[in-house]
Amino acid sequence: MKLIVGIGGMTNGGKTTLTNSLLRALPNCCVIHQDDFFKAPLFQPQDQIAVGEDGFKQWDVLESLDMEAMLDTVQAWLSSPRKFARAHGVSIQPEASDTHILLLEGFLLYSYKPLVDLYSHRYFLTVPYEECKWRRSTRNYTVPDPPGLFDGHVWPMYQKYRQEMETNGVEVVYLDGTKSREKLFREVLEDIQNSLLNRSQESAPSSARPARPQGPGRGCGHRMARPAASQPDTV
Ligand SMILES: Nc1ncnc2c1ncn2[C@@H]1O[C@H](COP(=O)(O)OP(=O)(O)O)[C@@H](O)[C@H]1O
Ligand SMILES: O=C(O)c1ccc[n+]([C@@H]2O[C@H](COP(=O)([O-])O)[C@@H](O)[C@H]2O)c1
Ligand SMILES: [Mg+2]
Repeated sequence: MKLIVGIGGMTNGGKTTLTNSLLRALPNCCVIHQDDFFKAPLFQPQDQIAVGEDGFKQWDVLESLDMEAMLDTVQAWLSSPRKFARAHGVSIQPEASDTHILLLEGFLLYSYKPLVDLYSHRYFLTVPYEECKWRRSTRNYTVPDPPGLFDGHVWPMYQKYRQEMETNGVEVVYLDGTKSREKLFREVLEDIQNSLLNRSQESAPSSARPARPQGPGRGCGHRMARPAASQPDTV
């Protein structure tokens, strides 16, 4: 069984933090970070990143990322998750050797069409504007933010891509990034574990399947819904 889990959402929503915790907890789990596909890798000229009408280098647009290369990496995992795991130093757990999980983590995961339908789960972390701006001001990126980047480029691009995602009807599970790290981790871990359990029961012979419990789903899977206007994160 192969599961591709997207940990997406806004910059500084807590994606990398949550992903790192999940990576340690889930069996046979590999990760691909979208940030590794910026077209201006560390120590190379940055001239592939255009300067926009807003006067800023356009880091927060899809074109600044080599999404074809990211897709190729996902395809490599899909064609042989064992080989991929081995190449990335992930050892296969014998008791779960048929389960393979790939975490995709990044701020524009659901805006690149060839990837959108590959996810088994699409999570989307958000925090309010002020919290996002404050967290961002404490970060040290490989290329430091010039003054005014957050309000002039980062936030408007976040709003634009999120709006597009909603207009295109991409279904995501929103996560409140102001919850504690531990709470978010438990919530998502339980959700993924439940779907692993459901899938393994579905693939088992019917005589071996335990009866399904009645009532609404547990974890956060039941909140899978079309993005709604009830998710304000502006001030
Ligand atoms: N649940 C949380 N509560 C408070 N702060 C958090 C939480 N998750 C992450 N952070 C902090 O917020 C900042 C951004 O987290 P990070 O995981 O790097 O976000 P992202 O990858 O979405 O940009 C870091 O300083 C991190 O320690
Ligand atoms: O990683 C880099 O090389 C890099 C260089 C310049 C900018 N970034 C910023 O990285 C942000 C996405 O990463 P994150 O972890 O904040 O979601 C995005 O908002 C970019 O502005 C990242
Ligand atoms: Mg990150």
